Amino acid sequence: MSTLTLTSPYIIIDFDSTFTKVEGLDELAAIALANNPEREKIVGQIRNLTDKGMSGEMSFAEGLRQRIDLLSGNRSHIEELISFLRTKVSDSFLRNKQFLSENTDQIYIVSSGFKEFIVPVATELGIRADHVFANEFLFDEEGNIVGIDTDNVLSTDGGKIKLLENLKLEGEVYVIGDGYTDYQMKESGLADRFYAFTENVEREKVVAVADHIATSLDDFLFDNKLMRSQSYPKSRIKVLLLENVHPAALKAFEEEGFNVEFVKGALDEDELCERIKDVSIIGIRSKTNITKKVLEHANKLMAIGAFCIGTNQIDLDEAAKRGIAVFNAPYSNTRSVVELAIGEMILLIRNIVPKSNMMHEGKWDKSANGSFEVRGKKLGMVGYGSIGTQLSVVAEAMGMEVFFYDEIEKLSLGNARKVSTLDELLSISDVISLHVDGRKENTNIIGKREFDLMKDGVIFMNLSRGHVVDIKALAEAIKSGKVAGAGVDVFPKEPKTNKEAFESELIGLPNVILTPHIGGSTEEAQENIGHFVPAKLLEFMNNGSSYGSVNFPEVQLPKLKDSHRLLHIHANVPGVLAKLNRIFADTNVNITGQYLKTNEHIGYVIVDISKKYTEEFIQMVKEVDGTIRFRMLY
Ligand SMILES: NC(=O)c1ccc[n+]([C@@H]2O[C@H](COP(=O)([O-])OP(=O)(O)OC[C@H]3O[C@@H](n4cnc5c(N)ncnc54)[C@H](O)[C@@H]3O)[C@@H](O)[C@H]2O)c1
Ligand SMILES: O=C(O)CC[C@@H](O)C(=O)O
Repeated sequence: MSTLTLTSPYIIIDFDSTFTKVEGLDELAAIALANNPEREKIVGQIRNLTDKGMSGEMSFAEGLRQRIDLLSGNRSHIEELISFLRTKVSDSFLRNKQFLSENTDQIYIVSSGFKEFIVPVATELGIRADHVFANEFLFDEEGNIVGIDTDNVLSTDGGKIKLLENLKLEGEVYVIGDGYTDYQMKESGLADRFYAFTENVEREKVVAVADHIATSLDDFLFDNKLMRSQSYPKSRIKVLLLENVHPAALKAFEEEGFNVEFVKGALDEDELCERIKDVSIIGIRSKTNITKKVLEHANKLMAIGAFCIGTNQIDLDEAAKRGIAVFNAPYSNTRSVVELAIGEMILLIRNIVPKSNMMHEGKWDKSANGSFEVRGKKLGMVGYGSIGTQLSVVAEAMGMEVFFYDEIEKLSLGNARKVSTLDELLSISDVISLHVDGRKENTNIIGKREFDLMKDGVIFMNLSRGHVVDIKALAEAIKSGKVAGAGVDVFPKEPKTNKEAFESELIGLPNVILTPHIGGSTEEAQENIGHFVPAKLLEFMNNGSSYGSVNFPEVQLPKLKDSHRLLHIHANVPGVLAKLNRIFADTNVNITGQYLKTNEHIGYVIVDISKKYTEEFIQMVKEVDGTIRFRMLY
């Protein structure tokens, strides 16, 4: 938490949909009407009245009266509501409990909701009970809600204005709320500023009249240079998630308070150039290409998450030169690819695909011709990395003889045997499976010459990257019978969304299994990725740790404790650290920890410093020659 404090203004906070994520009265109705067959309808009517009242479309007092009539609540329902509301306090209010309790004399809740449920929830975060101004219910002897206290000014139209008038606050008064009645306090001249609070709901009519928007309480505190939990409000940081990544990712970023946009498909270069301009974190899978041109438009981008294994779709060097860290999820879907490869090789070597197709046409062809076991056959793998090694172990367990060719020296697992050339591997194998990475140099490593080297009747599989195989040559090899069966999951040109058509020379060829790049698409793998990649990105954003990055100097940092952390990314030229240290010495800034890592493009310096520094010091750090990016965490 920062120690920056100024003289705090009076802060008037709305409760429903601002202090909490929900409307208390709507939730009370949902509880009270739990056993009512008309529940959905009545709760809908109540929500409708709430919305109309909040956006100024109907008299607030009239709306409130109608809502109470529809409610049929009693005291026991209020108890249940309080427990529920405790779980629905807005994230940014929870994060800033310290600010709320340390500035309790300056803060008021002014709400058209009800004290009976507001006081127990708000006081837990440090709000004074006598600073909660809200309506009160009237109960009958059985504890049923029969009306509201009409002597309370908040039950009347313009109630919040009258209340504020009565408070006679001297000094600056700022109002934070999501409703039109909150804005009216500013309109009346009694408040100096109105912040439309949009963390939970964004009411067009309210946002239109607001002089400020607060996307979270941190945003409000940042705007007013007040003590807050986040050095820079996360609600101002935009995260763009493409290609339908697992919802766990959306949840992870939203829970941290980021402003997240979720898109189902991929975007092409031009669309991306436009959309990426205000984005700080982007999440993609294999179909979005982050090219140099895209990066040239990405002025705010700090990190890229590849929600997959492959990162060939990203210009990694260009990203590094711009101080943008890239993370992926190695191993996350390795097992899924291996299982598909095993399944496919069995189906292909048994010639199952044409047999199954014939059955669908009503034809019965019971024969063993052209059907073999995998046991005792030679599996040849090109690429012996994460997938290759795991496939080798499973294939051996099924009695296959495993051979591999890898460009770099690799020790074999189990009885797998290394061969020294690709040509040798191709010429000895009964089943060939490609598991190389997708670097550009691997384009068309398997073409006509390579198919000619293979055994007649070979089974061929590519679940790595599409551009690795010359598809035309594969189609010819299948037609000529050289390849007796093929399993292809990846293609040189793949549709960007499920709506686009798929085109390929392989369509309609016999004993060919075509799958839409789903080798890694299992629920298990996608969920793991949906947790893993956001965790890496959040560590980088919140703590500066770059451990696991595929293009950044890797640093695993301790958690930030009672100090501020300066993250400085610079071109890898000599002398930057010395220049930074000179600034620390000249400005008397005390260093409590320092880390430096470099790679061929950039240097990454992390310095933990005591909290006493000046704006001038920050400016000097930013101006060090070679600085690419600089940020401060606390
Ligand atoms: N189909 C899918 O859904 C899916 C899912 C996951 C991964 N993949 C792809 O599978 C491939 C393998 O993934 P991985 O995790 O095992 O990668 P990896 O980086 O662990 O292994 C790749 C191996 O290939 C070797 N290699 C690279 N080029 C070579 C060449 N020309 N000749 C011989 N060896 C070469 C490397 O040295 C390395 O050992 C990648 O292209 C990845 O993108 C596809
Ligand atoms: O999910 C994807 O789009 C890609 C899956 C796979 O090719 C990977 O690289 O992990």
